[in-house]
This record gives sequence, C-alpha cells and structure tokens, in this order.
Amino acid sequence: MADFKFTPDQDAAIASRANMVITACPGSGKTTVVVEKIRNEVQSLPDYKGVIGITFTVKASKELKQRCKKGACDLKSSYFGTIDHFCLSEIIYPFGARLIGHSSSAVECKLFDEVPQNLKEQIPTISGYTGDIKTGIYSTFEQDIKTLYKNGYVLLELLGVMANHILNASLACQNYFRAKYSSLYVDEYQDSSEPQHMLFLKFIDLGLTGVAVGDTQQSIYAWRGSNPEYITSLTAQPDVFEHHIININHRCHPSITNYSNRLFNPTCDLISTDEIRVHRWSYQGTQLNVSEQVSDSIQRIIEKGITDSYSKIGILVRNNISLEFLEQKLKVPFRIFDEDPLAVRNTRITNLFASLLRYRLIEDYRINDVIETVVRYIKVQEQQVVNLRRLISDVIGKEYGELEESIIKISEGIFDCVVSDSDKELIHNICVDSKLLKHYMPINENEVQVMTLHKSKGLEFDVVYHLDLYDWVHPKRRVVQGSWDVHYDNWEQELNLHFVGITRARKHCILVTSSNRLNYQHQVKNGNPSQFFDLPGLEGLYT
Ligand SMILES: Nc1ncnc2c1ncn2[C@@H]1O[C@H](COP(=O)(O)OP(=O)(O)OP(=O)(O)O)[C@@H](O)[C@H]1O
Repeated sequence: MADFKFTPDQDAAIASRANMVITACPGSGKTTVVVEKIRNEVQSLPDYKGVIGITFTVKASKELKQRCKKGACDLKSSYFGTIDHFCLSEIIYPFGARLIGHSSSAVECKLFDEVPQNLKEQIPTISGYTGDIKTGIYSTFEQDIKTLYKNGYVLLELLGVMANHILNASLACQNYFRAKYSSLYVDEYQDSSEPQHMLFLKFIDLGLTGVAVGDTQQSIYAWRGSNPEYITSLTAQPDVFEHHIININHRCHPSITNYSNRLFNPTCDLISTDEIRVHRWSYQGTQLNVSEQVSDSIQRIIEKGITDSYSKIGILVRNNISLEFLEQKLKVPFRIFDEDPLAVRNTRITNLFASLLRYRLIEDYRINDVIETVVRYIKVQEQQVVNLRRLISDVIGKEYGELEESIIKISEGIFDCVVSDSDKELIHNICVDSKLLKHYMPINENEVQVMTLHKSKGLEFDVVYHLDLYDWVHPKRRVVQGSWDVHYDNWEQELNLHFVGITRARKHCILVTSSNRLNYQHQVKNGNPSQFFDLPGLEGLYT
C-alpha cells in the first residue's frame, strides 16, 4: 500500500508475529509499520475478533484507525482508543459492577477535583493521598473506590489501577479478552504509566501478542506519572520480546537530524549534507518583540516559497503563557492549539457537548460521529437509533445564541440526567466566546499552527520556530532555598522535549531566544540563552 519501499528493518518488524518492542526515532515510520502489521493481522481473523490499538491521544487513535481502514480494509472487531477510554469502556463499565459494587446511577468518570465536596469527605484515604498512583494502591483505596462507585463516579486518575484490579480478578473479563482480541498494540510506550505497563504484561500472560512502540528520547510526560523505564524493561527481556529498531529519519532534513542526534551524543556520526538548516536567532526585546519578528520572518518564508501554506509552519513554545504573547502580537494568520476546555473535563457530558458543537460547526462531522460518542457511554438498542438521531439533529441550524440551550437539552435527553451547574456554565462560556468556539470549528488550511512543545508530539511541519530558549524557562529551573547552584526541574525530560520540538521540522528549524524575557508576573528579566545552546558537539551544525 505504501508508495515507497520499506527498509529492511521495517520489513522485519512487519513480517514477525512475535511479541515485540519497536524502538523508533522521530519520522522513522513507526506508525507506517504499525498500520501495515495491523492490516496484515486482521485479514486472518474471524469477524468476531480484532486487535487493540492504544494511542496517546484521541486524535492519534482516529488517525491510526483511518490509516488502517484505507482501501476498505475490514478491521473486524478491533478497538482503537486512548488507554483511559480503553480501561473505561472495555474493562470498568462492562466488568466493574460485580467487583466494585452496584451503582445507583449511570457511572461517570471525573477528575478528583470535580467530585462534589460532600463526597470528597467520604473518601478520606484518596483525599489525603499525595504519592504515586501505582497498581498496588488499589487495596488501600478499595473502600473509597467503592464509595465513589456507589455514588456514580470513577476517578480518571484511578482508571488504570481499577482496570488492573478487575482484569486480574475477573475470569469473565479475561475470557472476554482471550475470545475477542488477538493482539495489543501500544503506541508512545515511553509515556506509559505503571498501571498501563502492568495491563500490557497481563494481556501477554493471557495469550495476546503484545507490540510496544516508542522512543525513550521522546519521553516528555514524566510529570504525569509516565516512565521510560517501562519500555526499557521490555527490551531487557529478549526471551519474551523481539527488539526491532527502526532508526532512519525520513522526515527531517539531514542537518536537522544531525543537530537533534548530537543533543544526546556529542560525538555521534553525522549524515553528510551540504546545507545547514538549523538556525539560531537572537532578537532584541522580550517575547512580545519576538512575536513581531517571527511574523516578519514567516512572511519572508512564504514569499520565498520555502513552504506554500501558513499551516505548514509551526510555532512551538515551552509554556502556556507564551501562547498569550503570540496571540497579542502575531501579524500572520494563526491558530492556537491550546487545551480544549471540554476535553480537559473529559466526562460523558462534556465529551457529548464537544461532539454536538462539532456536528453543528464542522460540515463533514456527521451525525454518526455524535452517535459514536454516545455509545462510548451507554448501550443503544437498534430501535432507539431513530429517536437518538432526531434528538441530536435539534442542534442543526441553531444560531449561536440558541446553541447552549439546545446542547444541554439534547445531552439531558440522551443520558437521562440533569446537567450540572458547572457544566452549564462551561458550555455557556464557550458559546459566547469566539476564541473558545474555534476549538470545535474546522481547521483553516492557511493558518500558522501555534502550540506548546508537549502538544506537538507526533506532528510535523515544513518550518518550525522553536521559541522560549531561555535559561530558567527551557530547560526549566527551580529555586532551591539557600542554594545558588543551578537546579533543573528534570534535565532529561526537558532535553527530550527540545528534541521532540526540533524533530517536528521537515525543512528548516529556527531556534529562538531574545535579550529579555517576561516572566509569569509579566516582569521583564534578562533573557540569558538556554543551556541547550552550550551542549558539546553542536558547533558547525547551525547557522
Ligand atoms: N521506508 C520509507 N521510505 C520513505 N518514506 C517513509 C518510509 N517509511 C515511512 N516513510 C514516511 O516517513 C514519514 C514519517 O512516517 P510516520 O508518520 O509513520 O513516522 P513516525 O515514526 O510515526 O513519526 P513520529 O514518531 O515522529 O511522529 C511519513 O511521511 C511516511 O510516509
């Protein structure tokens, strides 16, 4: 299906049906390999079976599914989704009740912060806990988890812990997975948490084939409990997992690959190239001046034909506050990809709100896409579908002023519940704010894409402007009382993030700093360049 020839390493990973770890550098075609493996595998499965594909984001899972489906490939009973969604819809909802206790109402997934205060008082162990969230914590939390469940809640933070408990304790659950799925593919394994890693191992115990894909150098979510040691622990078991390494970067210009590789190894071999396309720029002024200068530079890039569309240019920043500065001063068409407020809440109500907004605002978002969201949370009988479609279509043609009322009415009708005041307030705030509404509108093909480095994982651009390369900011430093030494928050993770940012660039990567910087209180500070500029081995690799 690919319009290029697979490399021998890619071919070997595709051909083998064994448990495996695929470690892959940026742009090496790991998604391409996974797609090919899944497409080959499903062909030999009966209709009632499939594979499980776990990705880091909803966007990535939609893309993976689309790519696997190409050419009318029948994916049979395969599952594609994020680990949270997988734990909820495949383990906790169908098998939780028998182990955790019956709930008085439909169970809803919430963050701890969103649990009503009176209920928080009834879960003292969870409320007072500040340590790691690992599978072993289940027995300590058991009573509180049951209390929450009885009141109709599961905690987003505990989905992995609960899923492990259920999968280990429920034979019905184990039989279900053995019967329905042949393999489990986990992308971005370097950002797995301990509960996710334990689930993966359990599925292998149950006889499913496991394929873990990742790159320790792209591990950037340690602050959320992820740990690259889990993928390393898999490669340390060669009797269980074949280790396939695919390490030719097909995305970046060789000079960008050279610069990014030298971040980790100052003496590594360089790929030959007669042009340097990594540039270091230092501007006068603060981030506000930088935003103006970058705008001018983007105009020049478009005029010179280095890329043919604003949307192929990415501006990547370390912190959310930098998005504000860009928003104030950028003079080219742009779109900021910051947190979608409904996705942050991530409950059945807010996910349905988002789906309904998209149905109203995006032409090719279909009613079936909304129904797909609904069936993630409730069972819909065939005879109920007509009614469901009628309810959902109420949102079509609604003016912005009427949108919020329609969305609340539809959601209450579908889930047979009363939407909470805080969810009502949220949808109201979105419907009256054109900037927030943009999250649910089609992407304009001609806007520069602006986002944090974390959000850029998995994406690629012709030209990348990597901002915020200041001491204190990136690598992030922390103040240690009484010490004048330099203390980094987490040097390895910061370096990985820098690496992820640089390797998003296909043609040019521009590393930007400036003489001054604004801090969180908007005070002007000296803008000393990032320590990353002083790493050994980079001389001659940038202009
Ligand atoms: N053997 C190959 N020859 C040429 N191009 C390839 C080859 N394999 C993959 N590609 C191309 O390289 C690009 C990157 O592939 P893909 O998106 O699968 O990479 P990835 O490893 O998932 O990237 P990342 O992890 O950085 O997001 C794609 O445009 C893909 O078509």
